Amino acid sequence: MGLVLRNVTKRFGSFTAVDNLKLEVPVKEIFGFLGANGAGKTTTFRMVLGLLDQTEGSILWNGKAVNYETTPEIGYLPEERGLYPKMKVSDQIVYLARLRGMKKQDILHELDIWLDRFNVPENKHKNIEELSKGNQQKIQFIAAVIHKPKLLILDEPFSGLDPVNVELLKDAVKEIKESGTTIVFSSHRMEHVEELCENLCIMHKGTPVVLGELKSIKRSFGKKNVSIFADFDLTDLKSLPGVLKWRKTTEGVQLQVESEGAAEEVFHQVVSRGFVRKFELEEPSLHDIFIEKVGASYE
Ligand SMILES: Nc1ncnc2c1ncn2[C@@H]1O[C@H](COP(=O)(O)OP(=O)(O)OP(=O)(O)O)[C@@H](O)[C@H]1O
Repeated sequence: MGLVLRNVTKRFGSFTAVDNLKLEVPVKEIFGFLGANGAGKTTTFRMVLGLLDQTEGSILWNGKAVNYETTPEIGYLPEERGLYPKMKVSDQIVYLARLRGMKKQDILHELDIWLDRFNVPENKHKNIEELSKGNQQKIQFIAAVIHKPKLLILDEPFSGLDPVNVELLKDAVKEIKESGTTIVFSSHRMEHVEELCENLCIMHKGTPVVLGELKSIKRSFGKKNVSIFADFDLTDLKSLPGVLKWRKTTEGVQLQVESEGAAEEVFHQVVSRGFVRKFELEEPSLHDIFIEKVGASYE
C-alpha cells in the first residue's frame, strides 16, 4: 500500500521528462524527492495528483488511482504558488479548504491555530498582496495541510523562507508526519532532506540515480569525509594515497577519502607534525552524494 508508481513515463512530444519510474513510498513517512532543475520532480508530482496524465505506467495511492480534485484526503503545496493577490487571507483559506471538504466554522478555527503557530495572527484579515513572500508561503502551506490530508505533496516547501521560518515549517511537517500523514517533498536543500527523510530518491533526467534508505545510501557510498583543524600547513595531504578531494576551510582542511584506512594514514601524518585541534571522520553528506551522482552542474 502507500504510494506506488509502476513504470511511469511522461513524454512531452519527443522529449521524455520522466522515464520508466518505479517508486514505492511507505505510508506515514516523509519521503525526499530530489534532483537538479528539470529532473522531472514537478512533472511526477502532477502525475501523482492526477493533474497530468502519464504517457505510460500506473500510479496508485492505497490501491486506487489518485484524483486531486475529487479526493479530499490529499494535500498539495504547488511550486508555483497559486494565491489570489486581492483576496483576504481568511477568505482565501476558506475558499480552498471548502474545496477539500471542510466546513467554514472548522476552517476558521483551524486557521487561527495555524496563524498563531506561525506567529502571524495579524495577517488573517490582510490581503494576500500585502504579505511578504515568506508570509504568503505560510498561507499556502496552511492551505495544503488545514484539512489534515492523509497524503501530502510539498513541492519546494522551504524555498524563500528565512531560517526561523524554515524551522517553524519543518517542525510542522514533522508533527504532521507523526499524526500519520504520508509526505512526499522536493527540495534543493540537502540538509533539510537529511533531517526529515528516512527514504529518498534523487532524480536525474527523468530516472532515479539514487533510491532507498538514507542510512544505507550513505554507507554504501563508501567514501568518507575528514575534517581537520590545525594551524600548520596541510596542503601536501592532497597527494596522500586514498585522498580523493582536498579543500581549505577557515580552520584547516576538509578531505574526501576513499576508506577509513586512508583516513588512518592521514591521521598518522598529521599528528606527527604538531598539535591538532580537531580530527573527525564523518559520513559523506547527501550533498557529496548528489554532486557525484548528478554532476557539478547542480547549483
Ligand atoms: N508542459 C510541458 N511541455 C513540455 N516540456 C515540459 C512541460 N512540463 C515540463 N516540461 C519539461 O520536463 C522536464 C522536467 O520538468 P519538471 O518541472 O518536472 O522539473 P523539476 O525537477 O521539477 O525541476 P525544478 O527543480 O526546476 O522545479 C523539464 O525539462 C521541463 O522543461
